[in-house]
Amino acid sequence: MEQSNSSSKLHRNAIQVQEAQAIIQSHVQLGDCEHVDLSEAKGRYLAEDIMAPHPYPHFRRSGMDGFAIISGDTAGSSTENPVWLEVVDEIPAGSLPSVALVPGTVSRIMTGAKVPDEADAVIMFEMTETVVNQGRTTIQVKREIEAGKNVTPVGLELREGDLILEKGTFLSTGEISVLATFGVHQVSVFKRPTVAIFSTGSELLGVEEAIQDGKIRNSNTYMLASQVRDAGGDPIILDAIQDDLQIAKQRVEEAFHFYDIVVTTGGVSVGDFDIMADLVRGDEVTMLFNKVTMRPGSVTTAAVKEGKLLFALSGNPGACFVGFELFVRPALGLMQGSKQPFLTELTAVLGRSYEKINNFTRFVRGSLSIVDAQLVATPASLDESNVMITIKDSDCLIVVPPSSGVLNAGDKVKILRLSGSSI
Ligand SMILES: Nc1nc2c(c(=O)[nH]1)N[C@H]1C(S)=C(S)[C@@H](COP(=O)(O)OP(=O)(O)OC[C@H]3O[C@@H](n4cnc5c(N)ncnc54)[C@H](O)[C@@H]3O)O[C@H]1N2
Ligand code: MOO
Ligand SMILES: [Mg+2]
Repeated sequence: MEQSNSSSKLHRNAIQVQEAQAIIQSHVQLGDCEHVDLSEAKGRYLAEDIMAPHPYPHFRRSGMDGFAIISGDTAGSSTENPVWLEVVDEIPAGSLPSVALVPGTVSRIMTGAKVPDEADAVIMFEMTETVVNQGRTTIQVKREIEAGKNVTPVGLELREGDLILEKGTFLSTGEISVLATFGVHQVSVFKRPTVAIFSTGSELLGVEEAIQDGKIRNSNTYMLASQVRDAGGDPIILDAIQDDLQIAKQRVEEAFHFYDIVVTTGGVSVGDFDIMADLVRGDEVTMLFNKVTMRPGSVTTAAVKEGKLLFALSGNPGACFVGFELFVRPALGLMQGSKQPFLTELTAVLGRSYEKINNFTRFVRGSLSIVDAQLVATPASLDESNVMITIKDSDCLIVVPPSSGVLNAGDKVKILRLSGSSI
């Protein structure tokens, strides 16, 4: 078995998080497009600009069940002095008016139906009284109705040619509704990047296996697969790589052939079996960085091969999680044309003091709440790189720069909101 030479791993040039993100950004290649049915488009990124092919609404539409009227006919009408108007037509939604109105006449009309050209208002059914006498239907109106009442004008929501959705827009409920409205039943979206996920380490058991002394279950792979899915990618969990450099090289090489991105977890530090640290120094890939001034995840490493990215994330669950959120998530977003690939940055006040002093910027797991109309971020009680349990309780990362010293409750802090956050 080929082991790694730990002395070569000691020489690492740590770069800032933003610098590392910029490097990734400059190497990301925009993915291919595909057409999907609108019903499958939720959560995808639009690959084309969508312009309104017609105004919306494209006909003058009644907002109520009632009567289409010429508003001038109601001038001066009141309880004491009501007007009587003759009903000459009935217009269900989906039908067109069949009679041209003249003063003194109205059309029965349903919600969503086209208002006759001669009418300029719709009076609600409940505001009228209908009388049928010798085959003639009339309505009594006891108040003045202003022009435009209950009529939605053409183009109220959108005018023809308006840019409705820009390429790169994340398709969610509102966007799907727009696309359906304009008849886009098949939509061009960016393909989901395929992401090969490898764990490394001989201590790992499958999740279905019974625990054994000195071994742990491979939880990072499932965590990463979930993060990949959440970022719009298609995770492919591959068999764990044992601590053997040659085999690792071969497995990563194969993965590059079949998938768009390779993500590994573990084996990037200075341990004798930390093979990923050596793999990225070899000729097979071009290393982009192998140390970032952050905690957790200082050992986060990235490399590129023929335009495809390799992320070698830490094995420690907390560091693996943060490494994905800061680097892999944005890469997946950019591959899908996202305009906002990075975690949303907000300002919050600290819910509890944070006293750990760091040489590197620390991304502390935290939970968000709103107290007295203020966003409050409370650091997790256990936040070590090797702690897994508080990942589930966190909806933000609190950014603690090395210069900040002790932070007190109530201090303003920068936070990065995690995607599952309900705030
Ligand atoms: N002498 C030093 N030792 C360490 C340093 C250092 O600077 N000098 N850095 C520490 C820090 S910080 C981190 S983070 C870790 C990084 O470790 P690796 O990325 O090399 O990961 P491993 O050694 O493979 O494992 C670390 C830890 O994580 C567990 N692990 C690994 N894979 C998984 C998985 N798929 N699911 C769940 N848990 C996993 C593994 O068992 C170890 O406990 O290095 C420190 N050491
Ligand atoms: O730097 Mo280690 O990478 O998580 O804390
Ligand atoms: Mg290690």
